[in-house]
Amino acid sequence: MSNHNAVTSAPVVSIPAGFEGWGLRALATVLVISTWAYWYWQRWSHRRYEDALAAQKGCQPVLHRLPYKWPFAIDLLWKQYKALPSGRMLEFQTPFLTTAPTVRIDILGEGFSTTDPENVEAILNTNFEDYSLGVRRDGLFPLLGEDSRELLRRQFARLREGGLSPITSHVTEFLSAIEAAADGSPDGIVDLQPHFFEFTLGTTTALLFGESHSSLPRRDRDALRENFEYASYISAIRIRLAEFAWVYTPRRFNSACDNVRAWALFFANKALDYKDIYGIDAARERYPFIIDLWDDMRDRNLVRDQLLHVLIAGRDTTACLLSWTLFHLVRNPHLIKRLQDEIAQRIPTDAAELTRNDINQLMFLRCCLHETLRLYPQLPVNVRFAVRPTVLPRGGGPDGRSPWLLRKGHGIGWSTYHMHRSEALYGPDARVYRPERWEDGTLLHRVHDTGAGFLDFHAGPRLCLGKDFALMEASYAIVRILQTFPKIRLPAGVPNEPVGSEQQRLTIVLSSANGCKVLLKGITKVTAD
Ligand code: HEM
Repeated sequence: MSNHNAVTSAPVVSIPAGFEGWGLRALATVLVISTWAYWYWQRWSHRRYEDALAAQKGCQPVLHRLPYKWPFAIDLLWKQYKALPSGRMLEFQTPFLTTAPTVRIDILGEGFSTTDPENVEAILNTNFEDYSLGVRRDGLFPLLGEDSRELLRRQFARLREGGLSPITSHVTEFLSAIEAAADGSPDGIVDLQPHFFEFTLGTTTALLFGESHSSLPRRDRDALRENFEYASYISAIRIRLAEFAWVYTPRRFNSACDNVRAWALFFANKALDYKDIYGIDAARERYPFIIDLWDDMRDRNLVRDQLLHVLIAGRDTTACLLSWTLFHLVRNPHLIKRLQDEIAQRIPTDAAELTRNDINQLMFLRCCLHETLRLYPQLPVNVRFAVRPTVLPRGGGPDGRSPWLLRKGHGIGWSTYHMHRSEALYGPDARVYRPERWEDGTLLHRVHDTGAGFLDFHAGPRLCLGKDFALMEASYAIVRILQTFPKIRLPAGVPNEPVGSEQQRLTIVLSSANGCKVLLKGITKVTAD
């Protein structure tokens, strides 16, 4: 009875009128404050840990800071935006990025940029594990999906043992296409650049898919090329928007990415269906890249993602290498003469196909490719983010010679473009296209002794996996162009501007804004009127 009473007569907490719901609000307030306090305390103790680490390693802060006037350094962003249409964005950045080898840039938060080879060596090699790609992955994810570098590394090791067949037939197609373009042009002038992009799309798809995109009907082939180019173009903008990549996702971007991904899946399925019908050995013979990926992944979508990853890494980079090399060769006829002599000496005149061995004999050609990659590095600027506090060897203190600490989560950019044009590293003629500088091999040793002073194909564990293929492909094409069109030259009236004043197009890669215009044949056609 008494128990019953205890239950029924339990005191009821009555909430005064007007205060209903306060219990919940108080709880929410306590939660917010305690979460914030916890976060603040974590941050504070992490900062203390980082400061102690910095002191222990003798670090000093980076004191060279880019001056700015508007909050969050918006004026620096605005100046860059205004410089965009000039086609000389990287040149515009030169005075900013070379005031000191390592500078602090406070655009929308604290960030750093370096052109110091010792720092770049620490980022790419010595302290590689301390960094992630960070926001770059977000920018590219809709197009590329997941990537698995370890697996690709094995693939490329196998490729280096193979022949150059994915290149051979495409070079022939490319030569016919440029000859037809010259014949069809009223003044005989051909812009080689778009042809290089078509050529490298053909070789890279042949390498990866087992058959080139040119095996598709014309409509599909054009759709694939256009969607791929559009998706790469938008991805380049998204990468620059960093953590704000999500704000720029035009509707066509998603459909272009879907289309490219669908084509990659189409080729993967084709190879896997072939395997089911003709067996694994026949399929491996015909579609080695896809079948090897399948062996390891057993997932069609993951296979597709790897194919796209390599397609985007390999296609535009090699096209730009070719385009800039020919751009400078036609402006320097003595270099064409030297290359033609070298080719005549080293390549048997009756050689229907070139071998790796033939190409490896062409030392001066390799110097030209080095020189192009020095002045026009593909991925001219790059960025990494610290996954833990990490020390960079130089840039701290008043003279910029002390180590300094990059805090966890902070980004560091480096400009290969500006480093490769530095007089301190490459001498007073650093801004001249002069392949001879590489000839005796001492320059290469010297710049490697400074740290990562020459990044043709990057350095450290993320070194370009397609380096060998790219060099073979570019060399093969150049040899054939110079053999087939010995009179190739700069058309009259096309400017021969000094390095640095040529107009550039900066997307993920660095191409020539005005293409690569040449005359292929001895006699310019004259139109009768
Ligand atoms: C002139 C031509 C090329 C240049 C200058 C070049 C340059 C580079 C650079 C700088 C990187 C490092 C990117 C980074 O980690 O930030 C890279 C990575 C890579 N490249 Fe190349 N590349 C070229 C051609 C190729 C070709 C032809 C292929 C394949 C057919 C290829 C496949 C790759 C792959 C798979 C990676 C690894 C990407 C990663 O680990 O995320 N590259 N390349």
